[in-house]
Amino acid sequence: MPIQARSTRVPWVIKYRPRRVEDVVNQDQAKKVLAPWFKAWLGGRKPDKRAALLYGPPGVGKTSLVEAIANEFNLEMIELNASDYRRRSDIERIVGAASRKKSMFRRGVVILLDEVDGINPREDAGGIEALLSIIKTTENPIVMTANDPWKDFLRPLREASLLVEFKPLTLTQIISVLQRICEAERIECERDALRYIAERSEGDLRSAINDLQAVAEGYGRVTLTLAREIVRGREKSIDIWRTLNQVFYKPRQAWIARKAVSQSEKDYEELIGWINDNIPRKYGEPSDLFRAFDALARATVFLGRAKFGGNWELLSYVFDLMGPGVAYARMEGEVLKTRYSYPEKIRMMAQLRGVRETREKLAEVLAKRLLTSKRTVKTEVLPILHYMFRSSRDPTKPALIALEYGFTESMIELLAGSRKSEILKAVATLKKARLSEKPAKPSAAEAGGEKGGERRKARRRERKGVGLDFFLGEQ
Ligand SMILES: Nc1ncnc2c1ncn2[C@@H]1O[C@H](COP(=O)(O)OP(=O)(O)OP(=O)(O)O)[C@@H](O)[C@H]1O
Repeated sequence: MPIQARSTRVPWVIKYRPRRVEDVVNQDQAKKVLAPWFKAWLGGRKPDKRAALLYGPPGVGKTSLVEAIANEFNLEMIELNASDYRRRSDIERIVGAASRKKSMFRRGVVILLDEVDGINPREDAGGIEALLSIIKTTENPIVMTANDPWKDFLRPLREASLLVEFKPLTLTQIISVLQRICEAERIECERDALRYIAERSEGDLRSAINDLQAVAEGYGRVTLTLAREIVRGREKSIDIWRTLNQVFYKPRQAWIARKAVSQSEKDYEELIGWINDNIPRKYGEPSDLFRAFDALARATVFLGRAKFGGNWELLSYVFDLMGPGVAYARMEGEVLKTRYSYPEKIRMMAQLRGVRETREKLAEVLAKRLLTSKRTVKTEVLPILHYMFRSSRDPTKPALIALEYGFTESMIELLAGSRKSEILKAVATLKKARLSEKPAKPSAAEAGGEKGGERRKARRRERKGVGLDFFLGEQ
């Protein structure tokens, strides 16, 4: 029978939130970078970068440090979560107003925007631009937090901000925080149970404290058996940032690196891309590089075999090689301080997404009109059109095709490249000419004669759209 909790109902993560900067465990480097930035604001000198982007895995003290600073420096904190400032209009209205606000009773104002990586660049179009323009003119420091600051759409924000990295907490640090809470709550806690909870948290102090409270409140004491029962099974997918940290910063136990890759939020192929592109950014010693790439190459081979041979048991080797294999490849050198980079392949794919979509639509339009498959259009028709649009001396000819088939501007751009504007101009001229054209009455010959039949056919063809054969004949 669970014993009733003796603690208050306040979540311990709130109850034991750091009040002062020194209470924030571990993040010395972040404190070192942030302190002069805040001091510059308080001294009336606005720093070059008026925003700071605090990034790192969840539950490591990003928000807590800002709160502690605000507390110590007597600043009014305006905290907004991504869900409050999703849309451009919200950002302009809410964040814009906060950026000009003067505090009545405190020394100043600090704006905290949580989870900027939660903004959806598609759904919340214009949000980032709005934020950037506020950052340029803000009268108050803007601090943003993100778990994954390397998302492509965040690049302008990264460039406009002071970047502050937060690290996962170590096992010992987490255990000692849990121990202190147990003492403050006067709860009997087994050391092994605390270690178990800390290990499962993977550096996330928030989740460790929550787990501790769940066990303690349910049973009034924290034993290893109870902790196992309650905490186990709460597996969560690991964000890419944490995965990379747990691989490149060589965890003490190999299983951590293995779990970091096997439970990564990214699929295995994408993860290989991430690790591949970041090995040379994190490892400097040639022999470390060699071992790491060797392990990753072997992981790729096993993944290929697993996928194409359907032998999924081989995934086990993939995880071993990708995780501990790369982690323990670093035997000679230190981890480099270079920042992680987005994999080149994924960046290219993202950039090309628009092009791929336009190509699909173009193939669809033509397939319908030419009564053929999209595949045939892609392999046989588009290369010809591509050539025509780029090399035809007279822009009217491709313009005629574009007009007849109703190509959009992006389709014309895809086909014409740098000649886009020339062809668009020709399309506009053709449209105008057509509008001003008076429909002529058909003559008797046109209506019934042999020649008339030809003309009629030509007209019909014109109405339906210019056939490619027609165009080819003109070339
Ligand atoms: N470095 C730390 N020192 C002391 N307490 C911490 C630290 N990190 C986390 N905590 C505890 O965990 C809770 C959550 O931390 P916080 O909100 O600062 O995490 P975060 O890094 O901002 O996470 P997220 O990215 O999910 O917003 C805090 O209330 C505090 O109790």
